[in-house]
Amino acid sequence: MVHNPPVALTIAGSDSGGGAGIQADLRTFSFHAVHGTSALTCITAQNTQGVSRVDALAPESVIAQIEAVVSDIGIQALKTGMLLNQSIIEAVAGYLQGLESVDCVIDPVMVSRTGAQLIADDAIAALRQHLIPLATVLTPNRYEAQILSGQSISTLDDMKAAAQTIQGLGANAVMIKGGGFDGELRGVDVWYDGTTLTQLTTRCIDTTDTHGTGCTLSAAIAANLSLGHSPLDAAKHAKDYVTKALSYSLRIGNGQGPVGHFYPLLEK
Ligand SMILES: Nc1ncnc2c1ncn2[C@@H]1O[C@H](COP(=O)(O)OP(=O)(O)O)[C@@H](O)[C@H]1O
Ligand SMILES: Cc1ncc(COP(=O)(O)O)c(N)n1
Repeated sequence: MVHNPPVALTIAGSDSGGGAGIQADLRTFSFHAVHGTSALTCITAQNTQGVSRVDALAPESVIAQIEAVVSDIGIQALKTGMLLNQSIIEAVAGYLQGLESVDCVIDPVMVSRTGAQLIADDAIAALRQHLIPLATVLTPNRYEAQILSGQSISTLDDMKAAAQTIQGLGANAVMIKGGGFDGELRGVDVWYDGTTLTQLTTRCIDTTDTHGTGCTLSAAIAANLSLGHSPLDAAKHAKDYVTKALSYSLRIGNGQGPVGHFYPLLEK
């Protein structure tokens, strides 16, 4: 039987522990029956306790990987994750500007759940200036949203105000993620696309094994966009996938375990 699946691309870093980064993204694509392709930006030595080393790839190497995929296989959607430094961000943004009809999910990865800084200081300005205007959907967490908006965020109203400020930077839609809150806001996300301001709420999962939630969410949005869903529907489906994966999160390692991407295999 001839099978012609949607194709998605992740432009992100490798997580040796397998919970976040490229490893989380490719697994998420697979569990949406979307063919996953990848362009590595850097290699992290990482486990459930933190990041001990980061090795960057040359910007030319990142672009060559993207070009190899785009020129032959073709993609319907992509996500960016840990882009690490200014030169990689500028090179990627320059390439993406020339791509037509590809939905871009930009996860502005800056700080990991374990508190490790995942991006150089000078890279934040490049991200804001060059990449955010290309976003079909931009997915900052609480801390990234504070940096990008310049506003402190502790309430739902703060999230809504920041979403509007950040959307004004040029993103088509912004989804501020609530995993970094305590109490009832934990797991509540806010969506703003210039017209619709809404909150996306699922049940809160009581676990500390949340490594890879942000990567998984952005990859799942890209997968759902490649399947033809609208941005808001893609975000809703993706949130559902992350919530279920969180409810099957993995108790491995001595720190924060990853979400269980393969829960559909366990549910049967
Ligand atoms: N304990 C939880 N229960 C339910 N949803 C959660 C929980 N923690 C995170 N999420 C959801 O996971 C997604 C990723 O959010 P977040 O963890 O804030 O991102 P990041 O990993 O980038 O910090 C969001 O949809 C968020 O609401
Ligand atoms: C290579 C890499 N990319 C991204 C993250 C962020 O992970 P999270 O999804 O938990 O915010 C990470 N820890 N490592």
